Amino acid sequence: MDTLTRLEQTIAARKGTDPAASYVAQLHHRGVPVMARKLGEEAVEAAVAALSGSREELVGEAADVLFHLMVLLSGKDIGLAEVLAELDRREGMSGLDEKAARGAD
Ligand SMILES: N=c1c2ncn([C@@H]3O[C@H](COP(=O)(O)OP(=O)(O)OP(=O)(O)O)[C@@H](O)[C@H]3O)c2ncn1[C@@H]1O[C@H](COP(=O)(O)O)[C@@H](O)[C@H]1O
Repeated sequence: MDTLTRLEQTIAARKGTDPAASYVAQLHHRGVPVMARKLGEEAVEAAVAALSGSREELVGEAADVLFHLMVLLSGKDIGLAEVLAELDRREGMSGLDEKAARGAD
């Protein structure tokens, strides 16, 4: 089993468990708004690390982003498989075509 799938299972198993005993349980308890804020904060920290931090700092921040994204997906009852299926759907598509299909700038 790969790392993200194991993490997904751990995060799901923390739902409804004691927030005093687990950081993930705390996040489930605090809810989606806190999960979303944490992901936003970690994304900004990763961007700052990319611009002015060390390689090691960026690796750490990138791990935080993936962790908090996985928590938020769990909070919204979206499985990793659904996100991977979306990436699979885009495979072989030009990034520019995908952008045009979304009507993005
Ligand atoms: N990968 C992680 C992971 N990455 C980061 N973090 C925690 O995320 C927090 C982020 O740090 P911050 O300074 O932003 O958070 P904070 O300011 O302390 O807290 P808040 O802002 O959320 O109040 C830290 O407490 C880190 O320990 C993680 N906590 C848990 N995991 C995984 O989740 C599993 C379950 O963890 P528990 O639920 O704690 O057992 C662990 O075994 C790991 O595999």
